[in-house]
Amino acid sequence: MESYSVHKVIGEGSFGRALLVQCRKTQEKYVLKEIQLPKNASRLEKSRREAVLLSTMKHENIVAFHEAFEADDLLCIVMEYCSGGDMLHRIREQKTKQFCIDDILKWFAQMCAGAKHIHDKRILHRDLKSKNIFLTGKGTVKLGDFGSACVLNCSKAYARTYVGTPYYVAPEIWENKPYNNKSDVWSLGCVLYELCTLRHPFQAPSWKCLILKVCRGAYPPLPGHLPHELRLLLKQMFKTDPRDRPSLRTILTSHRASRLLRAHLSSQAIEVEERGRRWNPDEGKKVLQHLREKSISQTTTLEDAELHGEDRAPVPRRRWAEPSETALQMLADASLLSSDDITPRLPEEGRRRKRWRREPPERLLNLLGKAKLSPSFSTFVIHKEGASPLADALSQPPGDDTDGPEQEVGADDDDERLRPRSDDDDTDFEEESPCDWMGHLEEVLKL
Ligand SMILES: Nc1ncnc2c1ncn2[C@@H]1O[C@H](COP(=O)(O)OP(=O)(O)OP(=O)(O)O)[C@@H](O)[C@H]1O
Repeated sequence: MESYSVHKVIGEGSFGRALLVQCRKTQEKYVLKEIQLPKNASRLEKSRREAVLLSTMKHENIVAFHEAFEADDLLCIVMEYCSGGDMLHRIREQKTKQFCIDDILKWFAQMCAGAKHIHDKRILHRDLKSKNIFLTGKGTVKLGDFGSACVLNCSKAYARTYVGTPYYVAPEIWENKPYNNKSDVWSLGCVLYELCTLRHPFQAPSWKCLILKVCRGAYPPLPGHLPHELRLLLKQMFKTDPRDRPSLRTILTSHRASRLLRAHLSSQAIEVEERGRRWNPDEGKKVLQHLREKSISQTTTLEDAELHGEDRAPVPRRRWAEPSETALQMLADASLLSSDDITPRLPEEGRRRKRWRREPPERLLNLLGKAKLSPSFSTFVIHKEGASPLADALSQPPGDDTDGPEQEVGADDDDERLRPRSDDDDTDFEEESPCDWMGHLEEVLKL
């Protein structure tokens, strides 16, 4: 920590603080995220392993990892500072003035390129939203916070991990189906819609209405002056069946909107061909073994945890030894890292297309009816059922007054030209052992 001076606390997330720091040696500014390390040994290992995973993401549209170290009971991740702030803030700054089409296409293309890079590694972001998408001083888009929901498994993060921010959550999640790469595509569709209209696509006066709107894929149409290809793309990104949504690869390479998007991308940003080898479980085991042995070494120096106040006793600090060149190389070669939580993997041959059964999210609506939810949609907080048992949640105002106009587009009422089609790319993947978050909620709520 002594390598950095702290400028200010820039925010507090569900996992800990984010600080703006400056490297004493290079004068470069960074964001340092402090994450409370779990006590449980296996979770601890997961947190470290997944932080190393973040370090393997190298793409011009992803917030760059700088270094990670442990101080006291904190995992500190130092990453690129995006001085342009987050996209939500940028959208709010516009008030009612619409973005020009070039900005929309450029930003959205860059988001897709960053997300495609993640998906190419068979990793799911799971929390794509305008607040997690950043702009550099030069106006380049960077996806941030990816994997952060996976880094920790603390119970506070649990519901959020599996539910996300309600405005951006795909229908399959409300239906307790596994999170998959197309769920990220849905969320990016929500961000695209926000860029085009400065509003959320799915808004409603209550949780119940919101969920039903999402599960019907019903949203107010995009303004007619936007390119037809973009409106078509959004319609397809909001297909209620994830199989009918285009993959990021399709969006950037063979969709009718690809040409518009690619015009705004550098050649490096699009990795058309998946490089590297496919997942090999033995390779993954070796990587993990290697990380366990080499990557995190105990340093003998005693250093001050500067951010925690001057009067605190010096604490031994474990430094991520670079995190071991060999380990990183092995990760890069493996092209996929094993993780129980976040790495969905299906052996190449055995990958089977799965069509999810469509059903109304009755279990969830029933659960919501019995739970008391925070009226805020921005954080998904569930309180234990108490004195007011009934469904405040189902009648609460959402705390956002920008509900769209009455007329809506249903993703499933396309004309012939827009008829749903399955994505041809065999790139679909999902969480392998998805967590039954609804069951967990039922348990917590003693329903
Ligand atoms: N790389 C970055 N560059 C600039 N600002 C950042 C960066 N990463 C995070 N921030 C800002 O720091 C603040 C805290 O971010 P953090 O990701 O810790 O939490 P959050 O996104 O507010 O909440 P949560 O992660 O729980 O959804 C936010 O205002 C965010 O915009």
